[in-house]
Amino acid sequence: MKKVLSIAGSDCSGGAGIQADLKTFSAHGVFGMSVIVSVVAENTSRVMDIQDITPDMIESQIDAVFEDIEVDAVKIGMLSTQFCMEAVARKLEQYKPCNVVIDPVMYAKNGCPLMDPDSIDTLIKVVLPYADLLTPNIPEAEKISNIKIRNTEDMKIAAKLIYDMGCKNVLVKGGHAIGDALDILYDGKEFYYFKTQRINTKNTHGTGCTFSSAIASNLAHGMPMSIAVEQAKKYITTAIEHSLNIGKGNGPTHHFYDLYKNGLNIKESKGDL
Ligand SMILES: Nc1ncnc2c1ncn2[C@@H]1O[C@H](COP(=O)(O)OP(=O)(O)O)[C@@H](O)[C@H]1O
Ligand SMILES: Cc1ncc(COP(=O)(O)OP(=O)(O)O)c(N)n1
Repeated sequence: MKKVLSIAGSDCSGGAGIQADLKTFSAHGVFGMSVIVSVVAENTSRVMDIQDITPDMIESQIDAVFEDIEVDAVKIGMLSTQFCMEAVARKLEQYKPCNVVIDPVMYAKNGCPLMDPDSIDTLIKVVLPYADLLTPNIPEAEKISNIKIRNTEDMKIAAKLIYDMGCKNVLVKGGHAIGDALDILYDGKEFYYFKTQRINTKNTHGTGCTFSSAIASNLAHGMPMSIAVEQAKKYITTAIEHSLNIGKGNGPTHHFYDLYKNGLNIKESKGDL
């Protein structure tokens, strides 16, 4: 069985963060593991409090996983401070895992900051170079590339600028745009376009976490990058279509194994299940 590690924050309401990642891993038939970087008291409407785990404890959790278990992919989500980022980067340097998908989480859907804005330079210089894939949404891509994104052409310019900062692939996600839900992958040579109709729902809590975890799972199964993204796009679209009207704010996406098995051709994966 393929084994995938999430290094991220905990969302006690279960829609985003580590909880969304582990549900996505299970739905993809991979064994999920988690290193908690921050505990977030949040729900579908708001973030109430954040408690960061100490850098030493983050490093110990990563050591505990890697000294014992072979890891086929790593998904990295919320890294709230420069100190969390440096701790994770030290361990990425030490263990050199393959298939590292980094979702540069900055804000929750309700606008609450999940990353100290002063850490952006550390994110770019210290963490980003470890990404086999970086998956910014439009506001995150604007912050990292330092340009305003108004249209598809701007998404491509931002992807190129971010690629030049040192990651191997960039996926600029269009969930925050208007019109079709278009995501653009850039691998340094070509652009790949992944487009679906926008689903008319407020229940999109955890879409970015789910999407990046689905990509990491597919990479662990042995899919090439563009296929891993294409299949994950089908997964997130179905998960949004079946999203749940839980809570008073933005409800969560829905994960279940049959959805993946029936909706996607898992045999395309070169890896074992
Ligand atoms: N209403 C929607 N309909 C269809 N796809 C969506 C919708 N909202 C987001 N997506 C898709 O969900 C994925 C996550 O994107 P996004 O919501 O931008 O990430 P984040 O949660 O990091 O802000 C992308 O594939 C995006 O295109
Ligand atoms: C603990 C935690 N991590 C990440 C997020 C952000 O999740 P994301 O999927 O990017 O989007 P929203 O859930 O904010 O819509 C989070 N909220 N909590």
